[in-house]
Amino acid sequence: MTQYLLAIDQGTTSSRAILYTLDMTVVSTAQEEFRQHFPRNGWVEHDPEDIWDTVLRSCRTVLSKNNVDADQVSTIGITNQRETTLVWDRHTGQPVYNAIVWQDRRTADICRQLHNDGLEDTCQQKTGLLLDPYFSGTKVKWILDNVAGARQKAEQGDLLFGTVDTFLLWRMTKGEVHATDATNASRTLLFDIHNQRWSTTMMRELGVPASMLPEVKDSAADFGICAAEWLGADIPVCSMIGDQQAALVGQACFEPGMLKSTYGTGCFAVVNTGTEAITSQHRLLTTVGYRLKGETTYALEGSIFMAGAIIQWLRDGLGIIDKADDTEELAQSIRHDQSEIMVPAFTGLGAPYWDPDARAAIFGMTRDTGVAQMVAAAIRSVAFQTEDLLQAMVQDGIEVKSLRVDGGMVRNRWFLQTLADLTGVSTVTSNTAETTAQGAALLAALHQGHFDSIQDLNKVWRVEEKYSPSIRQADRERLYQRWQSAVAKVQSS
Ligand SMILES: Nc1ncnc2c1ncn2[C@@H]1O[C@H](COP(=O)(O)OP(=O)(O)O)[C@@H](O)[C@H]1O
Ligand SMILES: O=P(O)(O)OC[C@H](O)CO
Repeated sequence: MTQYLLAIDQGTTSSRAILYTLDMTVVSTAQEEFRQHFPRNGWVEHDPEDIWDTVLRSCRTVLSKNNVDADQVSTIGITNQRETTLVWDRHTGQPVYNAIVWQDRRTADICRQLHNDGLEDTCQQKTGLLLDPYFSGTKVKWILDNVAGARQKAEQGDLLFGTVDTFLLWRMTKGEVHATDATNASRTLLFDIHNQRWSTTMMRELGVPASMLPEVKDSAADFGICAAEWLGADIPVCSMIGDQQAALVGQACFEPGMLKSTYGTGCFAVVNTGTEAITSQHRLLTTVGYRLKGETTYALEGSIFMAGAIIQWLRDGLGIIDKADDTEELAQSIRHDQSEIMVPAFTGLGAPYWDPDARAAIFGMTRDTGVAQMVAAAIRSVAFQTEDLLQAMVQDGIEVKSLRVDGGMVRNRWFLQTLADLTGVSTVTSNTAETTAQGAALLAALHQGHFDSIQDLNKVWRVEEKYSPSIRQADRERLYQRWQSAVAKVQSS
């Protein structure tokens, strides 16, 4: 009987299920978008039931459209949007509030207060992170402080916290298992990445009771059984890993210095630093790349909040394009030395600036500025932000030789060439569009012994396309200077 692997990729804007054969050939994909809730300026929420329903439906669809029975599925791997925070009742399984999404900025004041209390250094030393609303810890605190009765219930041990992986696992196992993996834990602001334990200091500072926190496992492990009620047969869940770390695995970045950059809603550049947790001097995040058999591989990460989301804004906010795919042709007519520079600080600036109060701007417009110029400026801004991250990495002592890229934006070849031009580094796409899901599937397969080692993925990873820098160094430097002076103008201090 043919056997399959099922990967679940629960992302910010959609849930996907990808079916693989045991040798990692993609059989088929099912995907469903779901609603984003913006209840106030800077707030972003998901309905937890939408997350669950779209995951379940995607899994059922990918099996049924290929006539695959659940008992032919050897294992499930889960990868997920990280930091997004859920709190639910241990007894009823009901969330006490919507999922607060990683993009949500409502806890900026809590972060400022913790900063004023002098917690910044402790936070960076223990968790590898910075005091920014991006991470889960202040979101949990907000829920406990603002949802009626939540704090009391949490202190009585009645509430559970989880990122999306943990919530899905809890539902799949029908409340049997409350667990996460080290990569997801490393994004919560509550996890000591050096000792690989929940940090009592951070729990105390954020007022989060230990009883709410999930068990932290390796990224490939026995996580529990997805009950037959959901897909038709009991299926073991053998991997859970945050989506950016899954892409690191899916892009076969197993050696120190290897970097992948994913361009979905946001952009996340992650570089493998081996068994050493490097503390950035340039406000990059130290994070867990993956943890296997108790051994932690660390990574440095630069996170940018707006990448493909800028294209969504052009489409849905301004209504000046019909679909994201139109942007490639529009931008092609624009030369690099044209004047518009967009700084997409719609929700502040992420790495390496971490300025939640910065706001977006477009500089250098003329009477010729039209839709094509706006589109080109939007796409270029993603490349400039990547260059910011690469420069920070170089200053932290990391040499980046090539960019392995993935995510929705890499369908745009003008973007890929612009990225190579503005960073001066070759841009490489791989033979699979779904590197994130591939990482989760590989880890689940590895755990079940279908692969001997993580290095086996090198057998399936191949270069698809390569874009080399095509502009002169002097032109690159001149353009980057214009970007930097534009950024300086939008910063809050
Ligand atoms: N041809 C394109 N050119 C530029 N951006 C694109 C293109 N196609 C999709 N995108 C952008 O890619 C993003 C979706 O990528 P995806 O990896 O699915 O995101 P996520 O995992 O964050 O939900 C959207 O923000 C969309 O605007
Ligand atoms: O869902 P994505 O692909 O936008 O990824 C979200 C990140 O994990 C947030 O840190």
